[in-house]
Amino acid sequence: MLDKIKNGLVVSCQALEGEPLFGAGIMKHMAEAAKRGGAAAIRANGAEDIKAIKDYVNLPVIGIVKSEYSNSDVYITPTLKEVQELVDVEADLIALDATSRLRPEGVTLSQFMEELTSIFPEQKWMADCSTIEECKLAEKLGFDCVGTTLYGYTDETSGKMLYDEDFKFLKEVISNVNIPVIAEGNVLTPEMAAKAVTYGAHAVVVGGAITRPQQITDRFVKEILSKREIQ
Ligand SMILES: CC(=O)N[C@H](C=O)[C@@H](O)[C@H](O)[C@H](O)COP(=O)(O)O
Repeated sequence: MLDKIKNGLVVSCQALEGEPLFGAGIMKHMAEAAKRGGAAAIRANGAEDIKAIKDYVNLPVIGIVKSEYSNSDVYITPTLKEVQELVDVEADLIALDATSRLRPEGVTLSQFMEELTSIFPEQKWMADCSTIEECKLAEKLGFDCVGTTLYGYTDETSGKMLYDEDFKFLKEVISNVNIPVIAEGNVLTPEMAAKAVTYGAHAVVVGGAITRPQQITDRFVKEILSKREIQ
C-alpha cells in the first residue's frame, strides 16, 4: 500500500451526515472521479462508504471511522469497535487519532496500539498526528506511517495551517521520523500538493479542495467579495 502511493495523490472522499453529498452511493462516484484524475488511493470514512468504494473502484483505501464519544475529544477511529469495522471491510491502511489525547474510557495511544498490533498483526496503520512529539511516539509504537492530519485541529495547535511558514511543520516532521510522512490537511491547490512532495512527503492527501464543493464554492465567493470590498 505505501509503495503504491509513493509521491502520489490520495483523494479523501468524505461527506458526513448533513453534508450535501452524504451517502455511499455518491462517495463511490467521487472515488471513481478521483481515480480517473490519477489518484493513487482514496481516504474514506465509515464502513459503508469504504465497502461501496472498494467494490466500485480498484484503488487502495485508507480507512477511518469518525465517531464521537462524550468522554473524549478523539473522533478519528477512537476505539476497537471502529477498528474492527475497518478490518471487516478490508481497509488497506487504517488511520487513527494518534494525538496525546486520551481515548474513550481513558485509554492511552500506547495501550490502544499494543492491543491493536496483537489482535491484528498483519494490519498497516497510519497515525493522524498534530505535533512532532506525537509523530515520534507513533513511530516507536509501530505505526507504518504518520500523517499531519490533526495539525491545527487540537487545542494545542488550534488556528495553525499545514501550509504556514512554507510547510514548516511538515518539514520538521520529516526530519524527525524515519517512517513515511503523509501530508494531510488544508492542502488547497495543486501547487501546495507538489510542494509537499518536493519537501519530502511520501504522499499527499487532499480532501475538501477536491471533494467538498461547498468548501470550494465558499472560497470563490469569499475571494470575489474581498475584491469587491477593495474597489
Ligand atoms: C481534521 C479532520 O477531521 N480531518 C479529516 C480526516 O480524515 C477529514 O475531515 C479531512 O477532510 C481530511 O483530513 C483531508 O483534509 P482536507 O479536507 O483539509 O484536505
